Amino acid sequence: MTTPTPDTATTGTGDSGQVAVRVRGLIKKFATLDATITAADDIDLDIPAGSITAVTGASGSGKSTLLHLIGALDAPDAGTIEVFGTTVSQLHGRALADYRGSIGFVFQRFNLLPTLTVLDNVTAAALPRHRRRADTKERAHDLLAAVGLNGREHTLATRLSGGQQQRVAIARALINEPRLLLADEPTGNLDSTTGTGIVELLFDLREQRGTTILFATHDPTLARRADRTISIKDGQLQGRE
Ligand SMILES: Nc1ncnc2c1ncn2[C@@H]1O[C@H](COP(=O)(O)OP(=O)(O)OP(=O)(O)O)[C@@H](O)[C@H]1O
Repeated sequence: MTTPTPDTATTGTGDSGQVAVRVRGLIKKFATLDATITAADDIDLDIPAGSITAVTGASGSGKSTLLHLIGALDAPDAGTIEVFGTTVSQLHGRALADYRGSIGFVFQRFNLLPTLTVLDNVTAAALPRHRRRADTKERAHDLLAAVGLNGREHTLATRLSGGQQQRVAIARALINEPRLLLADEPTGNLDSTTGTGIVELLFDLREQRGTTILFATHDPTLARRADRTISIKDGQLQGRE
């Protein structure tokens, strides 16, 4: 069997050719009552630091699985994932919790705390070591301004529109200053104009902060805006478009 060539394309916007995420031989299977599904099927992948990558594929192809494995929300059956040089699959206990906290995660359903204000939703996500910092509130204000929510800090999060709630979720994901932001269909619950605005916001954030961003999307128009697109079919990487 030949070893598949990892997807190693670099972009004009990567910070210095550094690899942010290196995936090798990644396998994840789910056993159901009547079958075993291979949701990640021997995936090899390199994501350049500072790039924005769209992950596309039909429903059930394995996009969420890949993001969850990279974010250590789930564990692989085989293979390795390195994120900025840390081998994620070897982390346990405190180190694993710290790693999860160091990654920004944005979900399709914004998952905001409904009884908290916009500002409190963002500060509540700060890791203890960040929360102790006197500037946590100030950083939350700055992030909310960066996502276009200046003046809405004291509104209850659920009073906002879907697009605004997703902006809060993005600010929340950035409070611990992650170098990697994983976004699982961040525009899935939004109309196409609002969804385009969210992707433009991701570009602005990358410009300002150099954050490496990986987002899953069903929408080919949004995917084309990314620096690069990877496509998954039945858990297998189809190559870069
Ligand atoms: N916890 C689980 N238990 C059983 N099967 C699962 C589980 N999570 C995912 N799967 C299966 O793994 C496959 C890949 O699912 P995944 O959610 O990664 O796909 P996706 O491309 O993100 O789909 P969608 O676009 O619909 O969100 C699917 O067949 C799914 O049913």
